[in-house]
Amino acid sequence: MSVEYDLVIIGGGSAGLVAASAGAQLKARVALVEKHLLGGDCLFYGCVPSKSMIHAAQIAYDVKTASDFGIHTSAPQIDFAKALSHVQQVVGMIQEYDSTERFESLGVDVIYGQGQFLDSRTFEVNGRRLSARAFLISTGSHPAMPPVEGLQEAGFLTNVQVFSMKARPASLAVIGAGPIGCELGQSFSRLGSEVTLIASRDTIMHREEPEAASVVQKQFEWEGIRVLTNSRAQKVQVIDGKKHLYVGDQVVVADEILVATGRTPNVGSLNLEAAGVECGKTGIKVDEKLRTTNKRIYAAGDVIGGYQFTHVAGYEAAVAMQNALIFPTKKADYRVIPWATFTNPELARVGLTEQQARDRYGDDVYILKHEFAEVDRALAEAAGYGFAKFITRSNGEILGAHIVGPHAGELIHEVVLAMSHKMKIDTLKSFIHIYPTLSEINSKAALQLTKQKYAKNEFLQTVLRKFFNFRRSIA
Ligand SMILES: Cc1cc2nc3c(=O)[nH]c(=O)nc-3n(C[C@H](O)[C@H](O)[C@H](O)COP(=O)(O)OP(=O)(O)OC[C@H]3O[C@@H](n4cnc5c(N)ncnc54)[C@H](O)[C@@H]3O)c2cc1C
Ligand SMILES: NC(=O)c1ccc[n+]([C@@H]2O[C@H](COP(=O)([O-])OP(=O)(O)OC[C@H]3O[C@@H](n4cnc5c(N)ncnc54)[C@H](O)[C@@H]3O)[C@@H](O)[C@H]2O)c1
Repeated sequence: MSVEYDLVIIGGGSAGLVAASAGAQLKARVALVEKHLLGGDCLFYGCVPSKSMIHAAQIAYDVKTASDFGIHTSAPQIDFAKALSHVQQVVGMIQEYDSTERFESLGVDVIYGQGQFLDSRTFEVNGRRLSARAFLISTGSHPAMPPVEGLQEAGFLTNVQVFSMKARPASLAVIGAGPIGCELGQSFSRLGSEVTLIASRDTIMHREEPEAASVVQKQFEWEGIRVLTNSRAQKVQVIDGKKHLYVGDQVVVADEILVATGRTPNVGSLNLEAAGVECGKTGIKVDEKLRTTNKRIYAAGDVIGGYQFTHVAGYEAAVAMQNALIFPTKKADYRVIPWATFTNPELARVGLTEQQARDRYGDDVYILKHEFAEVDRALAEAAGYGFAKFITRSNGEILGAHIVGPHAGELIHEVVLAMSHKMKIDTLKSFIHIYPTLSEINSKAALQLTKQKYAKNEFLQTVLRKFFNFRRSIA
């Protein structure tokens, strides 16, 4: 039986676009089904608008703190609509690169519509039946809704609405202190909203190294963000036009509520049962080659749960696309997955936390830490807070790295490179870093292993002492 396509991709976001462009360039016949616009959450409601808003908010903060450097201005007048028009401008610029025309020019059949599987080999969209040797599901995720009584009736915002708001809310309650709540909470605060951040655990960003997350939390509190830890929103009531959010025994009164409590996979309309594709609560079930329970159907990106980042979606799409089009031999390798949360200070991570490393390697764990307060460039830029913390074994194997401070999301890549190529921590101090740069923190932290091991090695210290005594005695 012949089929129309080599690969039909459902969902044209971070994962789907990588697979479509690479597949078409390999000369496979590829169709891409998208229900909205090419680009996905990352472009319209995620990474791109949030980072653009963070930039506008950083400028507001810099103006507000300019007098610390002897530059006196009046308090910034914030035109919220204009700040968000910068956000939409950036989205527009990047959208051009993700245009239908570009993908069609690569040879991809772009089909707009929301379809469903009819059986294990056929997907129907707009009444058209698409048959293929393989399918890739890359439909992403949407905001998960917490069980908060009265929330639907009171009304709320998610990452889908915030970037097209026309007016700044005077006050904002943010439910959830993960990366979305933290990045957007700080941005709204810097753009003039009074923000309360509701964190379910004892620190914000609970997946991060606790001492790194606490540096960000201190900065939030110093900037005037109210952080409620170990707290869960339970109920909302609208009283006199204001939203009253009941959080334990406290009541947070706000004009708007932003919900940022995790993600749910977009699978509802796909009729996965007809195709024999199993889906759990966090996403579609896949094996290490990213095949679903139907071996002809692959899945990648947020829809499979796991690491929900654009760079991971792109990586998974490349793995799935190769397996679907060539031979199904490639396994997804999650050994070295970096990420960063773009708060100010930024927090970047790769590999294990200290606790995870100790649970796995017991006493064979070294903690190498260097503060930005001891990095000259950070001091020059008034950013001498935070640290780099590397976790290694005594043989120098790098188990994890956590950087909290200026440009952490850029600085972490030296460690990522070393870990990816199984290089030891010594590699980071084996080459000359430019002075004065923030990157010096990497070589300085790496040097700690040598220093710590030397401090423990009394035999070597005695030998060296005797050696120099001898040299002086015969000089
Ligand atoms: C506020 C926010 C900030 C973020 N910031 C970052 C960041 O800084 N860095 C980072 O790495 N990640 C970030 N992320 C995460 C990142 O956006 C996602 O991990 C990434 O978009 C996942 O890509 P994807 O291809 O799986 O899904 P998406 O990019 O969302 O693409 C899914 C596509 O499928 C389409 N679709 C859905 N259902 C159907 C259907 N039934 N039929 C056809 N098409 C369908 C959708 O319209 C969409 O175009 C952020 C997320 C949010 C919400
Ligand atoms: N810079 C980045 O790379 C970036 C930025 C934003 C989002 N993202 C991606 O998007 C994903 C989703 O982000 P997120 O922040 O929505 O989710 P998250 O799962 O990381 O954090 C949500 C938090 O909300 C808490 N929560 C749940 N119900 C609650 C309640 N009733 N009251 C208070 N807290 C409650 C959860 O315990 C959790 O700590 C992330 O996992 C990440 O992969 C990445």
